[in-house]
Amino acid sequence: MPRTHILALDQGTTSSRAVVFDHEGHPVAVGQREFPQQYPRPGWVEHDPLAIWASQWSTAVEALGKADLVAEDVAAIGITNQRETTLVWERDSGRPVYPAIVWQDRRTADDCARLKADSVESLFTAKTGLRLDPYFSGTKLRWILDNVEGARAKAEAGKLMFGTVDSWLLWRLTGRTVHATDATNASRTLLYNIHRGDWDDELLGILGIPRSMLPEVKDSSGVFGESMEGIPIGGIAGDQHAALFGQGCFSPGMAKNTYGTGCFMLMHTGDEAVTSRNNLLTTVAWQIGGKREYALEGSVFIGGALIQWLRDELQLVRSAEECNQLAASVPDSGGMYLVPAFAGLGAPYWDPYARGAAFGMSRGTNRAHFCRAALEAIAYQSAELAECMVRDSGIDLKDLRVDGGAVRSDLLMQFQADLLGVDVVRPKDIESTAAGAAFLAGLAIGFWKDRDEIQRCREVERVFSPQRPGSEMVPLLAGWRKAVERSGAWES
Ligand SMILES: Nc1ncnc2c1ncn2[C@@H]1O[C@H](COP(=O)(O)OP(=O)(O)O)[C@@H](O)[C@H]1O
Ligand SMILES: O=P(O)(O)OC[C@H](O)CO
Repeated sequence: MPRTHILALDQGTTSSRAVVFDHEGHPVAVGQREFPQQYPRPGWVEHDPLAIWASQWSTAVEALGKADLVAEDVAAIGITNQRETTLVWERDSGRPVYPAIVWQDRRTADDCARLKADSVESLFTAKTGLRLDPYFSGTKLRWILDNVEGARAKAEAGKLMFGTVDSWLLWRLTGRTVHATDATNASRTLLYNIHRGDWDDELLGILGIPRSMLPEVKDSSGVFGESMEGIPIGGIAGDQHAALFGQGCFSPGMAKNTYGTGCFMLMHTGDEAVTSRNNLLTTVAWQIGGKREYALEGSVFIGGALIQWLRDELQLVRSAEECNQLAASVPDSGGMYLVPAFAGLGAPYWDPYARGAAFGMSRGTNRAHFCRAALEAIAYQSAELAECMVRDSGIDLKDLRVDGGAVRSDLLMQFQADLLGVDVVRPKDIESTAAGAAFLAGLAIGFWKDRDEIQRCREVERVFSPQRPGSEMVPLLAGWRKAVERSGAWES
């Protein structure tokens, strides 16, 4: 019997998902399970590695069950994951030595500040494309080695393994035999030289990380090993890179933006690792056949989460849909701007001391204006990322491909197109991340022939074309910048 489907495992920050895809690239069944978030101290965020594994495994069983398939129907598994989250476990027993330290965790802020004071940031940036920020894995891994009793000695004796979430899942799926990762996940660690394509001994030396605990870095599309059920694991990529692939952004200048809790915009820059002059990150788009392609990335920490804040904290609306209805009931925000710098600002400002603020309110400002200003804030933040990308790459954006939960908002999508002055393209299947992982895995085993065949699997649901002249948008953007400036450097 031919194997007819690909199983994508999408291990996200708040939930694990499994999606079964058919040969046309259609998602035929989904399993999803949330798992607990642990906040042991302010600014700390942890996950239980075993809960990650258990939830991911059960969603795979659920999705296959819903699709009425068994393991023998699955041609390959693709893994995609929340990135940067750091795990360390014992080589022999498989026991994690500490909970997973999640990408949002800020505990290593002082460590990063000390490294900056030692003037090594430019070295890290030149080699890794990243900044010295607690966001990335390197200082989290050092924290575990320095703070978990006995960890450093065990690591130096070769008894511990480090991995991002993909490595952890791969190691478990393969019956604890394969310790590997792909180049996209490696490129988020602060330890990987994105130009040479290898762990960097100089950076490992600065952070005091023994090389023996690092996974082998492989292609994003290629067979990593077999699951215990005999299914090849054919692809691995960090979730934003998988979404770029799933959106078919295969050539320089093509870009996608994922509107989830935060917003993550990536632009493919081809074989060239473009160094940003506008505070974006340089990252590996994917590595296939030993060849790395690169992307520029901008991350906005609060995107759709702003709508959740209106709903849960302010209780202005009961649902995201109601937020959209209210926003659409007014012609504009009435001059109001909402800057969601709840956790500081990400790219291009990187201001950890900015805080949330509302500006431009008058006696007539009502909750509809709040809703509209919130949706517009998501678009303003994304528009600024796009502008930086165009300046860095020297390539004009042709269109913007979008995915993630908040793209359901037509108002947001239209405002985004008006701000950018290019089409915003919403696909039928907004699960681009899982699709990307499935495509990478399917390519590796010949389930799909090439990228052209994958491109044909993409179906557009709606294109939002700019409707307002640029001259109308320029003063609005200027107002946004003024608001951001005034919310900056609030905490000290
Ligand atoms: N109709 C909508 N309008 C605006 N935002 C929405 C809408 N529906 C969902 N969202 C937002 O989308 C986000 C969830 O998207 P999702 O891609 O599932 O996020 P993540 O993968 O980061 O958990 C939430 O922050 C939610 O507020
Ligand atoms: O799990 P998500 O979708 O919130 O994505 C998290 C990103 O990979 C963090 O860099």
